[in-house]
Amino acid sequence: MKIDVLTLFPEMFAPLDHSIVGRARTLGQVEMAFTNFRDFSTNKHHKVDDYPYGGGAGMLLTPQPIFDAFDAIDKKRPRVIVTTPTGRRFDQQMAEAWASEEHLIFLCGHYEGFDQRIHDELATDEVSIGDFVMTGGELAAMVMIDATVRLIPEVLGDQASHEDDSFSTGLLEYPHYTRPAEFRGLKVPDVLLSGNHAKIEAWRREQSLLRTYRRRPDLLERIELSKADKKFIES
Ligand SMILES: O[C@H]1NC=Nc2ccccc21
Repeated sequence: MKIDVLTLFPEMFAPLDHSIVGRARTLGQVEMAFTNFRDFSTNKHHKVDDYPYGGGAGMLLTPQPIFDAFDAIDKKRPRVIVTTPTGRRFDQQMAEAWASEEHLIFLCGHYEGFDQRIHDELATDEVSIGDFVMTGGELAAMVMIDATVRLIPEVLGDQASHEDDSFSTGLLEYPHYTRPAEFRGLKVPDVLLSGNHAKIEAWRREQSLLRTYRRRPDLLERIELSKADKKFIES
């Protein structure tokens, strides 16, 4: 997969040089390139923003630098994602869809956002990471890139590590424990030490249901619950 990022702050993406995304880039499982669209401004002061028509606070990113930077990218039928508070909410299903794409281009907004012609002509997707407003789209793009790249089949390797992900089952993930079996008097639930895989699986499903019921009941409305699930929740 190739990921292009158009941004005024390429240096903000340093975190993606590390850990799992960094290793995927080193191994060539994903290729990333960063374009500072200020470099494409034809304005003598390299301006990239201007006052909004119709008045109002703040500045808008002008179309010329972004369109020219976009034109300069060697495109392979890309999905073009504009990060914006006015977008659809990013979720695991989007990450899963994007993970099988050949080419992603992220357009990161700043100031008060983009001139609408950038949205209308260049974007295939307008996506937000939540109902809050940040100073710009770079952190949002990094969040989306991280969640997407980890789903590229060869990146994490152990396929099972996706199957129990929160949200991939539609529920929040169950609690996890590792050695020691007791730490400062805090014990690992006996069922996890029992070696009885059927009981362990049942316990994990119940814990996922319980955690989801308590923290994100909205998610329960979206999935098909078995009779056993419903019985447990109502108990
Ligand atoms: O992804 C969005 N979520 C919240 N705030 C934002 C601010 C600028 C760009 C993008 C976003």
